[in-house]
Amino acid sequence: MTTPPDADAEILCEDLIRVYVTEGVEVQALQGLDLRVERGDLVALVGASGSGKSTLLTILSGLDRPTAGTAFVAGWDVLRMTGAQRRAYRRDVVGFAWQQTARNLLPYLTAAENVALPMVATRTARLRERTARVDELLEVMGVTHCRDRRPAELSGGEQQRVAIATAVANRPRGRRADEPTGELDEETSADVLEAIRHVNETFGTTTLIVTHDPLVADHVRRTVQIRDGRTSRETLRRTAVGEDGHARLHAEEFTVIDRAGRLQLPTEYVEQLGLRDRVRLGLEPDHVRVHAGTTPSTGAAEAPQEPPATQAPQASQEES
Ligand SMILES: Nc1ncnc2c1ncn2[C@@H]1O[C@H](COP(=O)(O)OP(=O)(O)OP(=O)(O)O)[C@@H](O)[C@H]1O
Repeated sequence: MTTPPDADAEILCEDLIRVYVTEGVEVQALQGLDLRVERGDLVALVGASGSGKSTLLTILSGLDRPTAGTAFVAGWDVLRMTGAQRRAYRRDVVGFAWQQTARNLLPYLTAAENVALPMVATRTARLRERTARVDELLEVMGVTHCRDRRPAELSGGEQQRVAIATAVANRPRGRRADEPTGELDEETSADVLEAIRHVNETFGTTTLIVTHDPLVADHVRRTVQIRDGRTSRETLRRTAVGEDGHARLHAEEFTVIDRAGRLQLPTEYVEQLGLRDRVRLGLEPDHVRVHAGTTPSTGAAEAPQEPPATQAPQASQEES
């Protein structure tokens, strides 16, 4: 372990770069990505196909190394771990649920045996302790009735719940789930997401979910959008009780600005205002104006272009 630059953050990535080279062709999967996640957070990573979500998850899971940048998770320097440290990191810090549920569960073991397996493999608990932990996890995940069934005898949602129980059996500090609802119908997806949230709240497990599923937004407090290998926008949600006594979900949207001052404008703003090539910026006391306009400025005599303008970086909306 090395001391991270910010010991409070559970996950801290700065300027993370991952370049793949296949047959002489370079693909920049991560292009200077910054991300900070607090301990116990539940965060969804969303973004178009190919934007770099899985690459980031694989790096944070200790399965791949970035080309450059820094990444600290739970105090571990992910770029500088030895083989033995990497194994300890994966056991203690990372829990993983694959998209193909069958991959997380061994088909010839019962649900209880699958959940016990990580503890048996790492010899982290005695038999009595193991049995108690298995019972606790199956109950927390609402699949006690599946205890003695094999994966083929479980529904997709039950398989995912048992897989989640297996992933957290060794009490890892974190969980990374790649498309946990990818193969499920809407109702079962909602159930699985609630189960993930329940584990996050019950055990304080810092959880990252990579997803295409728009439903996920209803179940997490924070959604981070990845665009072209960088974090671009975030939505934060909180529940607040209004004057009428009713609880409402408030969602606030932010554009991410990195340490170098770079920010990505939302595609819809760019398209609506026809922004391209270069834009004009105007510094106001409490905001920055962004104007369309490609003509170079000729000096003070030039009349400022009036809106359309984009005020960066914050917009607020209310969901009920
Ligand atoms: N092992 C690899 N070798 C070469 N290129 C890769 C490799 N893995 C990913 N890439 C490329 O890196 C980019 C980012 O891929 P990644 O899988 O991280 O995206 P993603 O956002 O998870 O996409 P999806 O939502 O489709 O899973 C893509 O252009 C992809 O083709």
